[in-house]
Amino acid sequence: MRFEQVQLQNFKCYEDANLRLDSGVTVIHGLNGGGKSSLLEACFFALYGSKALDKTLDEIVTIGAEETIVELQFTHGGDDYDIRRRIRVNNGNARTAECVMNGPGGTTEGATDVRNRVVSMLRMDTEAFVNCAYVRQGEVNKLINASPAVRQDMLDDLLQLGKLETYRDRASDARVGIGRVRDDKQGALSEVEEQLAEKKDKNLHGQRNEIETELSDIAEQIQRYEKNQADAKESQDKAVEVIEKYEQKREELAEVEDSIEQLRERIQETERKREALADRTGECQETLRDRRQKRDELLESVNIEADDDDLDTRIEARVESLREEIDEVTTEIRELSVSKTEYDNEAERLAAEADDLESTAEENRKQADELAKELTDARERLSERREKIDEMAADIETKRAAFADAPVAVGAASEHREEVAKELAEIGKRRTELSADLDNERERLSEAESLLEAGKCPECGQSVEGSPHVSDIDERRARIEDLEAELADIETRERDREDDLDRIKELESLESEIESLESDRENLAQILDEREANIAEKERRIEELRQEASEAESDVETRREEATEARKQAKTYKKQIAEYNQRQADLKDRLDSLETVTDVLDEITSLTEEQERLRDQREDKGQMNDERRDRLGELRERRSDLQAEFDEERIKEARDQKQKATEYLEQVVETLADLEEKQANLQGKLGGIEAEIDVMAELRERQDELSATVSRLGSLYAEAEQLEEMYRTLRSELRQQNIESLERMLNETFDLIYENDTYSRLEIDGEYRLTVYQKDGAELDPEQLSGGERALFNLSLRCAIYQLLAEGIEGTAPMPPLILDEPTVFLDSGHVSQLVELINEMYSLGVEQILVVSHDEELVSAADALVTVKKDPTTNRSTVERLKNVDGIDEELLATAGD
Ligand SMILES: Nc1ncnc2c1ncn2[C@@H]1O[C@H](COP(=O)(O)OP(=O)(O)OP(=O)(O)O)[C@@H](O)[C@H]1O
Ligand SMILES: [Zn+2]
Repeated sequence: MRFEQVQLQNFKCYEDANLRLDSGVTVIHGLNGGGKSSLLEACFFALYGSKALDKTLDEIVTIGAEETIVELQFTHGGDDYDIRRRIRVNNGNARTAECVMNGPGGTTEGATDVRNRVVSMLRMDTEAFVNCAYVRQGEVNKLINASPAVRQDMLDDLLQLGKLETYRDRASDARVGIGRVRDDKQGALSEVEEQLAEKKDKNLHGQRNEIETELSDIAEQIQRYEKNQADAKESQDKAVEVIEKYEQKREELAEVEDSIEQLRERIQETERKREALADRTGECQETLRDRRQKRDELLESVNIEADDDDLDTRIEARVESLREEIDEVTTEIRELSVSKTEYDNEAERLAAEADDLESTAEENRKQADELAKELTDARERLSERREKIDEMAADIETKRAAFADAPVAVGAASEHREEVAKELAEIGKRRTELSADLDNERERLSEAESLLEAGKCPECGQSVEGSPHVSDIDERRARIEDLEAELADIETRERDREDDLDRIKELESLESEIESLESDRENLAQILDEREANIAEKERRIEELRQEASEAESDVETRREEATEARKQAKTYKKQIAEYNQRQADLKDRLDSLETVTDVLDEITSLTEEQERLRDQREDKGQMNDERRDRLGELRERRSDLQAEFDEERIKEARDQKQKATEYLEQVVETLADLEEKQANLQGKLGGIEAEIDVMAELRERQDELSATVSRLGSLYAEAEQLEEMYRTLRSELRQQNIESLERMLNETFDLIYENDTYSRLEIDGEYRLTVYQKDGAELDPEQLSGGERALFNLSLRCAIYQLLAEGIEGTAPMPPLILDEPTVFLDSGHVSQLVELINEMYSLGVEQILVVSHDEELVSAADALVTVKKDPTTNRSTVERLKNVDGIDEELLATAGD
């Protein structure tokens, strides 16, 4: 097998890397942390997926990236294969999004299926690969440290001895299975045998015969009792028949006696009713006599012959004529009443009229008197008013006279007062001006006089001498005098005017008094005129009222006379009405009598009818009783017949017979029940025994079958045992062969690379335990070796395994690339040369491809190809570079490499 090419995207420190690999030895080198181990891991991961990782999938995804792709192309047995895995990170979880393997066998998809295909192709699982082909950094001793059992499993698997173990296991499983079935069957067989023995002990057939004899005995007894039972039943039935007949007769006799009693009672009852009917007939007779007498009396009172001949018709005619007469009288009374009422009303009306007229006259006179009195008062008040008007006129004249010597006429005072007031205001203003001027002049003068007294000019304050202003003082004094004169004059005028104003104000008030007096006088005069007209009207009215009163008084007389006349008429009618009423009452009495007669006649008829009916009823009942008496006779005869038929002796006999039979029947039922119970019990037992006999037969059959099966299973078990043993021997034989070869090869290889001769030989025993022997014969555990020795031992062991694989397996040996990550760590330089030799040896053994991570110069120079890994310190991303020609290796590059 050979890796051809590995391509990485976002795998750990690689962003995008592509490395082609050749056969032969490839050394990968570079600085620490550059990504060398990661390259090898990528190849391992491509083959085995997540199983190849120590941790989880996300450790391989470049930090911060979403997706990692790893692709590996390789050849195996001359065919090309490739595997592609794509890992996606989602929400911090990485999972395989794609996993495809292509090759001659077709395409396989899915992580599990791809891994299974790789495992079966390489005949190595992850663990085996790590143990055999891939020596991871620091794990050089893994194989030595593993326990012998693990080592054994691994080596057996590699050499395909595992299969034999599987076959042996299967044979063992089959043997155990068969053994279990055989034991089960054996158990079942013993159980059946036990049951059979038990059954035999019971003597089932003897028991069956005994029960059968007993059963036939019981059947005979039952038959006998049943016959006796039938006889007893018959005798009981007969007795019962006799008793029933006797009972029937007794019942009939009781019924007959009952009927006789009832019939007698009914006859008596009916007789009582007949007597009552006879009594009632007598009563009717009495009443009839009474009613006939009454009828005769009434007829006599209305003068009708008591002759039966068409009495009804005659009475009817009389009633008719009486009714007519009553109607006539009633009409007459009604008419008379109407007339009477009319006169009564007339009289009343007239009297009322007379009263009305009388009161009207009285009222009128009273009103006239009152008016006359009012009139006197009014006249008096009128003359008083006239005097008042005269007084007013005189007053007005007096007031007008005051204007005679006044400056204004009546009515002009207001206007004049305004003129005077205006003049007075102007005078006032002038006076104020004058007195202000005067004060002014006087002040100037006194100022000038005091300046002059001080010898200074009063005008300019200069020295008096030669001042042009001194002469002015005199002028000023003259002007003051003028002003004083004018002021006195104007003050006099002002006083006069003020007096005028006072007088005019007085006139003004007089003027308004005159005005109001005149209007009062006019009003009063008008009122008086109206009053006078009123007085005339009243006088006329009084005259009228008195006239009307005397007219009414004369009418009153006439009305009273007429009323008396009307009352007289009404009285006459009343008398006539009384007469008619009397007549009407007489007629009604007669009509009543006639109606009573009709009633009495009806009564007589109904009484006669009733009498007849009563007689009929009485007769019917008599006849009915006659019939009943006949029936009574018959019943009495039947009674004596029945009484004669009874035979007490016979009945007693029948009763005894019945009792005996009944007692016997009760007994026999019990006996029979006992017998039947016994019978049922025995039959149950018999059934049980027969069932057991059947079971016994079945058990015998089963016993035969089971013993046949058990012996067959026994021989099968022996065969399986043999098979298992065969696989075991085969494997241990084969393993022994392998171990021998492996031990030989290990010794050869170890001798080759370990130049020291401290150790005589290495040993691998049947359980793959490893032992190292020193020259002096002492034994050592490989773990006790030094670090370097252990590394060499381990490499030798791996090499030996590879050799064994190459020789020992038919067909295509898996031979995966040998991958060594830092194998030189524990080796001194001499041994590195031996390692190189070992690698060459491996190559010649058929390991096509060897990948080594190392810094060792010797190893580098022995390489067929060199791969340089570099990491960009700024991006932390690594790149790989493959140098085709090892001879051209840059010396400087080698110098910087150092781990
Ligand atoms: N998921 C990841 N994303 C990015 N970088 C990673 C991731 N996992 C590991 N690395 C880095 O990848 C680098 C490669 O480590 P690796 O073990 O391959 O280096 P090396 O060359 O074998 O070193 P040494 O010579 O010390 O063994 C390390 O520096 C590590 O920090
Ligand atoms: Zn490393």
